[in-house]
Amino acid sequence: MSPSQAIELRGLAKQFAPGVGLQPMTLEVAPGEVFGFLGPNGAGKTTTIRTLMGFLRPTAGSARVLGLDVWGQREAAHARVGYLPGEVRLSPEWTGAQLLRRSAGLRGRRDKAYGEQIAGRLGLDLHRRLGTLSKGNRQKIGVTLALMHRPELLILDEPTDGLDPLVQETVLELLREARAEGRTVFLSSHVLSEVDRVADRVGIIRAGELTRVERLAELKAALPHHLEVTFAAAPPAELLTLPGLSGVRADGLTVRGLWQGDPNALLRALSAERLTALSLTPSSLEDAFLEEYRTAPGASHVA
Ligand SMILES: Nc1ncnc2c1ncn2[C@@H]1O[C@H](COP(=O)(O)OP(=O)(O)OP(=O)(O)O)[C@@H](O)[C@H]1O
Repeated sequence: MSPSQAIELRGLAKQFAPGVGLQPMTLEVAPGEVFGFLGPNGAGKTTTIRTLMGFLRPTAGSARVLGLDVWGQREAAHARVGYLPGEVRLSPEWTGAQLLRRSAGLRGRRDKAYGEQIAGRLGLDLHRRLGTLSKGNRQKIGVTLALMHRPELLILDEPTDGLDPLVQETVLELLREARAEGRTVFLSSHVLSEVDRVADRVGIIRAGELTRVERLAELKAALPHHLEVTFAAAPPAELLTLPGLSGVRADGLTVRGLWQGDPNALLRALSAERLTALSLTPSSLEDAFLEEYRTAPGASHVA
């Protein structure tokens, strides 16, 4: 029987010490979905992922991947998941080619040719000894190993960490391809702009607590706009109290603020005025998330 959810967390908690670890977390990720898991340093992304992989035993609740209990059916789950750990550890004497060959042999289903193709796209030299590789090149090996057997579910802890922008884009492209093939991706990141390029939904974790889960499209639709309007004469005082407008600052004839809501209401309010300039620009997702982090309980962790 195929599971209805690729990932299912039910009150999953992991407590290391009082106040340290994960608060009970409930979340479902549907098959074929790309889910971005965002949070500042120390928020609990790696702990969630390690618990999801059955490396850490939950202190409460349960986690299932592809219908399998991650603690009780760990081996069966691992056979079907492509995993990239936060820190890729490799045998220094081996070459990338040897590692790919061994992984392909071990897993049986692993597709060595696809692994070589991924390595080629990432610009990875498979003939070098792993011990001589830079952090970025070790990361490329990790990404290749996670993807090469075309798993139904990818669980990736900061897949673009340490990679240059061009290679980052290639990794995101590989993830988009995985989604196009109907596979599920759960990836953690600090950087919303990269998650924005690949994810359908995002979850935000702050100080061990999953505080928000939302579709990116909805998040974007709700973003405020930066308003900048310059009047021909003194700005009208009513503008300061206009519903939907916040953070209003006047600088001579120019007024700036944040607009949230129907732009027609704003235009109606301005229609009686003589303007010399007007701009209404969406604030970026990155701005919105930085704001979210700043107001977070674990805000002091933000670099
Ligand atoms: N084995 C452990 N024992 C005790 N505390 C731990 C352990 N592992 C993690 N923690 C604590 O749990 C919290 C979450 O850490 P975690 O590594 O999951 O965060 P993260 O979001 O992945 O951070 P980063 O972005 O820096 O990788 C931190 O306060 C960390 O110190």
